[in-house]
Amino acid sequence: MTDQVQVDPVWAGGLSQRAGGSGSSGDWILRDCSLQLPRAALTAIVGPSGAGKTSLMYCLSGLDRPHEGRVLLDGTDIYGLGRERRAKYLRSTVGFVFQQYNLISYLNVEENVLLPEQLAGRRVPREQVTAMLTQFGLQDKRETAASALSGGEQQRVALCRAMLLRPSIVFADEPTGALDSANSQLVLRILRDLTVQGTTVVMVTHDIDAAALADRVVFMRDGSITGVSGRLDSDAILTRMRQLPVTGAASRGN
Ligand SMILES: Nc1ncnc2c1ncn2[C@@H]1O[C@H](COP(=O)(O)OP(=O)(O)OP(=O)(O)O)[C@@H](O)[C@H]1O
Repeated sequence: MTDQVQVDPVWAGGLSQRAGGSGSSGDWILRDCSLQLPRAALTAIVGPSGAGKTSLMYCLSGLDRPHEGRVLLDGTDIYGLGRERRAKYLRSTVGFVFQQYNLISYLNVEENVLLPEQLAGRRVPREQVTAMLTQFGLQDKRETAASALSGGEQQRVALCRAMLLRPSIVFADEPTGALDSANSQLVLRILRDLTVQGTTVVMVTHDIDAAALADRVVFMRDGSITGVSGRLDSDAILTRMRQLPVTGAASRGN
């Protein structure tokens, strides 16, 4: 019999970051941030503009090495890996979705979804692509150029691309930021469905209604995590955001 050790998919300890990246001597933009997130949950990171939400997500997801601190994804210390091994590990573990979709406008839906794998010299079975396009309601758009899609469709293509290799963790930076209400609902429903299937989803959002759908809400201000809660309704999230203490993140010596 083997012991099943339950590992948090996202664990961060003592993350601090300077403007301009880990090697820079810029101002502190993240200060001693620690958190652990449960598997198969939707987490929203909220806070005022400039609070450090995107910076935290970039450090958590391997896009930006922190000046100090550690990040474990599925139990692996990602910044303890060399650059190549980290890239390989992240490719198989993490998916990314951004506000601006990052699609190539003249490529069609299928080509956009497959692009990262093609650039990496890997083939994806056609049935797998078909299954993913169907899951995201894009089966009829397979050969449509990205430039001819609505914003909601483009974001679904970006989600499909992020999920193609079934990553266990998805990081989304303002995934509904450029969408109207109906398309926001659709994208949020897809993110929720992913958690039901076992994926851990972490999103940065200004959208309080989106945050109210999250299982966990991380509150930030001035580069610090000021609180973590379970599910809250929109009013409670707004109230907690207004009550956040000012922590003076930039006060530590430079
Ligand atoms: N590369 C950089 N160089 C200089 N300053 C930076 C850099 N990246 C971020 N900052 C600063 O760090 C702070 C946090 O930025 P960040 O984008 O993480 O905040 P945010 O909470 O995501 O903001 P928003 O909600 O407006 O997107 C801001 O004051 C920002 O100007």
